[in-house]
Amino acid sequence: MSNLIQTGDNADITKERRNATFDIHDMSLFLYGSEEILKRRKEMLAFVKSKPEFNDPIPTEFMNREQRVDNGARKIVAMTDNTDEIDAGDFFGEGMYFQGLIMGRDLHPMSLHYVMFLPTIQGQSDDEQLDEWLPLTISRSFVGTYAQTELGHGTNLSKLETTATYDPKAGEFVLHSPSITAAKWWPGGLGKSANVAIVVANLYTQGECKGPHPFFVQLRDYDTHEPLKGITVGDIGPKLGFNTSDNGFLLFNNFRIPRRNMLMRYAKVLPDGTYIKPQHAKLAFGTMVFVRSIMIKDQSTQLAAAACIAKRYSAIRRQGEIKQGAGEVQILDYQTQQLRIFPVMARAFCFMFAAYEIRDLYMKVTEQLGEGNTELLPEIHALTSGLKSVVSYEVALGIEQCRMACGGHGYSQASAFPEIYAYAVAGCTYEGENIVMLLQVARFLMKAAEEVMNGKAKLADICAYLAKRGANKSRLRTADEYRGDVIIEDLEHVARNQVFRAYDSLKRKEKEMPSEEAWNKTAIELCKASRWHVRLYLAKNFLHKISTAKGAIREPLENLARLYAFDIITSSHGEFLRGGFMSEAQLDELKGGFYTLLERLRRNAVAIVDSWDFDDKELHSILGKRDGNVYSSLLDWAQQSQLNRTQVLPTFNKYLGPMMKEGRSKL
Ligand SMILES: CCCCCCCC/C=C\CCCCCCCCCCCCCCCC(=O)SCCNC(=O)CCNC(=O)[C@H](O)C(C)(C)COP(=O)(O)OP(=O)(O)OC[C@H]1O[C@@H](n2cnc3c(N)ncnc32)[C@H](O)[C@@H]1OP(=O)(O)O
Ligand SMILES: Cc1cc2nc3c(=O)[nH]c(=O)nc-3n(C[C@H](O)[C@H](O)[C@H](O)COP(=O)(O)OP(=O)(O)OC[C@H]3O[C@@H](n4cnc5c(N)ncnc54)[C@H](O)[C@@H]3O)c2cc1C
Repeated sequence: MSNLIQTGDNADITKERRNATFDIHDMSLFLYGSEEILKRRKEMLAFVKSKPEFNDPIPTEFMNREQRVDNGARKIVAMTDNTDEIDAGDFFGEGMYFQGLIMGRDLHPMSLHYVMFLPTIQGQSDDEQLDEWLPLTISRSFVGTYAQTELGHGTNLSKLETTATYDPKAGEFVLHSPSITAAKWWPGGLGKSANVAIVVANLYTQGECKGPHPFFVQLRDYDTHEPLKGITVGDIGPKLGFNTSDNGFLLFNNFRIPRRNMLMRYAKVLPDGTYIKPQHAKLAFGTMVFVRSIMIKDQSTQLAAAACIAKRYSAIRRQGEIKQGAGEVQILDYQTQQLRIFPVMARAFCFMFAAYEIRDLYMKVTEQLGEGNTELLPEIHALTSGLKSVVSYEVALGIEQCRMACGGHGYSQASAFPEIYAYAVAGCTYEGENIVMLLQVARFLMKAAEEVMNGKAKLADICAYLAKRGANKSRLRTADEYRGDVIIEDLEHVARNQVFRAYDSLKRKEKEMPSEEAWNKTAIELCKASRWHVRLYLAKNFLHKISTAKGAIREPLENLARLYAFDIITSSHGEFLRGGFMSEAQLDELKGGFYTLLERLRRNAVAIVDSWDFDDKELHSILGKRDGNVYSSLLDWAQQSQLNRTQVLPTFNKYLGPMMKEGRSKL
């Protein structure tokens, strides 16, 4: 319990750690899953700290764009020179941690190479192509990206304008961008770093369009790095975040590639132009499903980092008095502060546990696909789409809430909140805009509802609640007894009602107008149904997971899981009051229970975030420093500002000085 306490630490934060009721190592173990994982984290951290080449010459916040891109390229080469440190079998577990320690919260020139190009090569190439491209990808013989989105189209893949037209005489595809809006736009690393790409283009063969397919395309000369003839490529400029990444644009002018550059594990084009269909129409979208699944862990880690910073800072910050004359209190003692931060922490745990589940399901689906079984594809598509949307949205709101909870210092880049927010909020957009992804979940739910209505419900486990006949009154008696199954029953009730309300509304409208129009006019209710479905999944998984905890960590975990559920219910209470399912008295009881949970969590507030095992190097936040010595560090940090290199800036002599002189001379 005392392993985070060191001499010289801030007294308030030390007191917090001493007061904890559990050993943070036990909690870390529960969170990360095994001693081996914790040990490996320590080893990787020690390794990264031992290598000066992984350090930034100045804090990245003080760098301009060119310096960031340069520093990012330097570090990613140094990092990938040292990948022996990562267990290749746990690439996206250890890989994510290792990368975070070195690269920080940013993309870099090779992000897309690892996150999408490599998985696409692995997942979409046939054996012969794999033999050719995989070693080159792993050995970093080229730098790849994933170029799908266009200036005019991102979400609606069927309307991508880039064409790949097969020419059987030459045995080649001709890639072409027929308009400005056909320009590929956004791909990470495309602007200046990548020399190859997986390009997603609409395939034409024998005069017919066969929809979007992936192609391996060389973009630049391997030696000179100049763009090849027929290729126009460049950087799209600065963004809200991710400014170490050169997201790019790309246009093709009748650019030819060999037939075998189409990735042919699933769909194929034979030399004469005959098209062989894949087993499932959406297998080519597999890399997106993969990234949506790994995003959940990344997003929950960002949220936990935000909560960690906010809690540690709230433990050392003293402002105002609760009892007149008793001295200024730690701001963590204010109930309103607890309301802002504790539910965020609860969500971080909840999302992390969901990330483990989705990783396991993804692995199962991959195994089945290898055996030619596509049965689970709709389920994993719906689940990853839904989790990606709900989690990234909640994460963005939670980070912002933590930032505001830290007052003025939260607005400084020294807090790391701007960086965390800019990094995480992108997840609401990339890999499928969130609303569009929720509507994908709704398609899945409407099919399930239809099956229930037709009485032939053979539903996926995650929708089994739709076929249940639940009670029409909540069994909630006292907040203290409101746990596990009773909470789940109530969430199921609300989710089921919303799914069927959306279903009924859709069916009614379909009688009056074409089904696509009816869909659009029901879209708000459909998205609501998807959100409740996902929240239910998250809560069930959270409550189930914590029921396996043993010893002193059990109580704080139960408090967190119940806080998560109470928060959902009290902040959407209208849904629970509907039709008299809950009474106002029950709701008041629940609100009281929510406040009690905040009080109970107060004592362990700092220990709970400590258990995420963030080192200062990873957290990269002055406000969130482990030792709590925030004020002296803030002063040190500010002194590194470029503006402090000289006492008098040229702007004084150019503008402000003459202005003031003139002002004085007129008096
Ligand atoms: C060895 C060296 C070691 C080096 C070490 C390196 C270490 C580094 C390691 C690790 C680092 C890891 C860090 C991880 C950090 C986490 C991630 C952070 C980084 C992120 C980087 C950013 C990347 C961003 C990239 C992109 O954004 S790429 C572009 C993404 N674009 C989209 O997502 C587009 C969204 N649109 C769509 O998906 C589709 O168009 C649509 C909306 C789904 C609609 O499709 P369509 O029109 O075709 O279909 P519908 O008509 O709507 O539906 C028809 C039916 O098909 C079903 N469907 C649709 N999609 C799928 C699918 N994917 N799977 C299955 N089924 C699908 C749909 O449901 C319909 O079914 P039906 O039954 O109802 O008919
Ligand atoms: C940081 C970042 C990195 C990226 N990296 C890559 C990359 O490496 N490679 C790549 O190919 N792409 C990349 N992208 C692009 C990204 O995948 C797309 O921006 C994303 O898929 C959303 O598509 P869009 O921009 O076309 O949004 P749009 O679809 O135009 O969305 C705009 C609005 O329209 C709404 N809308 C659209 N369609 C519907 C519908 N059917 N029903 C209801 N509402 C709808 C959306 O909800 C949203 O509110 C990146 C984007 C970002 C921000």
